[in-house]
Amino acid sequence: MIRLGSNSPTRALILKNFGIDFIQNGGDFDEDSIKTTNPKSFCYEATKGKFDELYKKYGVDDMPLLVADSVVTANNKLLRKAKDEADARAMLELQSGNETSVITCMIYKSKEKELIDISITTYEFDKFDKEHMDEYIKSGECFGKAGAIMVEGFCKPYIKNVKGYESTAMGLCAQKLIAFM
Ligand SMILES: Nc1nc2c(ncn2[C@H]2C[C@H](O)[C@@H](COP(=O)(O)OP(=O)(O)OP(=O)(O)O)O2)c(=O)[nH]1
Repeated sequence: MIRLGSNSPTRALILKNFGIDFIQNGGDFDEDSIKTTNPKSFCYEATKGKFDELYKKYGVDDMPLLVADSVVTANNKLLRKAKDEADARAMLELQSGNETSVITCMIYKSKEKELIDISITTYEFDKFDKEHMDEYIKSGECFGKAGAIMVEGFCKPYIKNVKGYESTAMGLCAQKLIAFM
């Protein structure tokens, strides 16, 4: 059993799909406190901030702690979660017909060992269909997700090429976690 230090329904789904038993306790780390706009540095600092908060609160004596953060980058821009429909549209238009990378950092710590991992999955997307994109934005599914994308949902039909794990792109590199645990 591990503690998933996250509010993310997607991260919970990933652990469930990979058969990892967990309880879920999210934190309140303020990612707006991070100054860097370098995507990888931002992702690491967010993960470290989440870890420090939850390690202080729960420790790892009763079970290992897992936290993570994901950001998206396209044209070297840092894309976090969309604030509103206009933000989501701008993020999606930037990624339409473009190359997009999802960077996921995770920290796993048990009494015996610790993993800090930064994994990247890169997609080459076809141009997004405008009507489909409008529907997706209106559905609200674009919110709460880095870069406003859903690689297993909205983006799936547009994937021309992918390098890396889908789990990484969804928020937790499960394959590396399982290999390490
Ligand atoms: N379903 C889905 N979710 C995605 C995808 N890409 C990223 N996400 C989700 C995973 C995370 O919940 C969210 C990225 O935001 P954060 O890493 O800040 O995590 P979040 O604030 O959701 O939860 P946490 O900080 O762990 O409590 O986006 C995707 O392609 N599909």
